[in-house]
Amino acid sequence: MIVRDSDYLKLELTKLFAENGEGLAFLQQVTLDGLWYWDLDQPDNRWMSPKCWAALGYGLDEADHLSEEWQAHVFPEDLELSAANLEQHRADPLCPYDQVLRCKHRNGSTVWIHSHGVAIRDEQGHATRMLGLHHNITHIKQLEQRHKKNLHIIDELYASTKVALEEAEALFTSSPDAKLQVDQDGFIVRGNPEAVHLFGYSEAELLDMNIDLLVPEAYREAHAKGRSSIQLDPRARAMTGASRVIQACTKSRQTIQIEIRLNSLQTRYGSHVVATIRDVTEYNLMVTSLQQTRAENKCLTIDATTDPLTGLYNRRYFKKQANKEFANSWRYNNELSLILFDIDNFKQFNDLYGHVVGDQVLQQIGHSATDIIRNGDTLARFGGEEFVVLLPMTGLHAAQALAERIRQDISDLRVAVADRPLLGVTISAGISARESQDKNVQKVIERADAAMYQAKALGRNRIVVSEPDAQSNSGLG
Ligand SMILES: Nc1nc2c(ncn2[C@@H]2O[C@H](COP(=O)(O)OP(=O)(O)OP(=O)(O)O)[C@@H](O)[C@H]2O)c(=O)[nH]1
Repeated sequence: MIVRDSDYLKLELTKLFAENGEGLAFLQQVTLDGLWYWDLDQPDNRWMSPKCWAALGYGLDEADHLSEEWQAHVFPEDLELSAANLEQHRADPLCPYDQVLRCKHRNGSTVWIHSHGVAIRDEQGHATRMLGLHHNITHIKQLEQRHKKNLHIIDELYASTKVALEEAEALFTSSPDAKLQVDQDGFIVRGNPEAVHLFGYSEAELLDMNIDLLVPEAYREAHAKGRSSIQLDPRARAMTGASRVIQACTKSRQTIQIEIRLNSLQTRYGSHVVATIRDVTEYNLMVTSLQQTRAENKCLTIDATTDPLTGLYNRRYFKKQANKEFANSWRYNNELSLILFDIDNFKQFNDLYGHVVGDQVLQQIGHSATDIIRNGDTLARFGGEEFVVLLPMTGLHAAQALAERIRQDISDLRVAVADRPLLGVTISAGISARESQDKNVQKVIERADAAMYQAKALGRNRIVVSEPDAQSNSGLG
């Protein structure tokens, strides 16, 4: 019989086992985390090497070798699996006993033991003993758990990054504004459909085109310089020229007005800029035309309500205002008075000094009366040389005092005419108030008018009050 080279090793090992336990001691030494030997005929008896107990934090003198004692440290569900695995192995040598058991360490932590065993069988093939090894794989399991956790975190990060990327892409692509991404040399690397629409270049034409080409020639050099300064200071900002609106040119050489917002974007190819561009050409045209319309409307409103000579309200506006105030005084049962005054002998004045001087008198009377009336009163030029003052929440008595002041002030006015002594004029005024039977403001005006003509008849430069029952007059005469 040929003795192979390795056979001597086998013989040596057998000898070691045979001789007073030296082989066993050796085996215990080389097994990493424990060796166990189990009498299957007396299942309570299980010899376990000290390393088996050391893995769970116990010294040899603290632990027995009874199977149930060690098993008490194993998680019940793992113990159940282990028992089933063992039964299979006992019945069929081809099914290995190979089990991972979670055990409770003395300090409360979990210890993972990889238990691997082989049954020793008698001549009939019945398993009588089990010889097995323990391998403490706790650190592997811990790494595995950490790894799983990390994988989970990576999965979550990936998912949220994916969502963020998709959102950013959607924002870029479907933005209602034109968007162009430009590299550090000013070359367009990305453009959205709005940019294609705005500038008239196809996406392919835009890509690799220098952004300076979208700027009118006159500003191109300045734009290129501006780009470099943005690269040096990549803050988000609005891009401005002399004004907020700047000019750009399209493929068809049309100049458009745009507003631009710049955002810097760090990419793996370097620092890029994303320009968000809004075409404000039409908007600006609309704003300009709106401003013009507003200004025109303002002029029209002034024309419609104002007397051009004196700058006072005109008769039309006065009537509107008088109707409103009459309705208010009726509804809230407030007093409402009215003063109507007319320049005395103005025809004569005009004939003597001319219409130009007459016009000056009309203007000065307007200024003078404006200075006297209060906020809320309405002074208007009612006709040629006739003026009217509407006084809401004012009774006849207060209206009379106010009219007296106006009369006095106007009689003190002096108009300078070349080569002539200073000229003065007087007025006659009629005053009335709303009465309970009045259906509209016209009645109040009519009574004031009648009172004013009475003042004229009584000699002018005076005030006549239309009293509800009787009429009285005051002033000089
Ligand atoms: N300068 C000037 N005169 C005007 C204006 N509007 C009306 N008048 C003049 O005012 C005069 C009014 O004359 P009359 O109605 O006869 O009244 P009067 O001469 O003031 O006499 P009494 O009212 O009775 O005191 C006319 O000569 C008008 O031409 C105006 O805008 N400017």
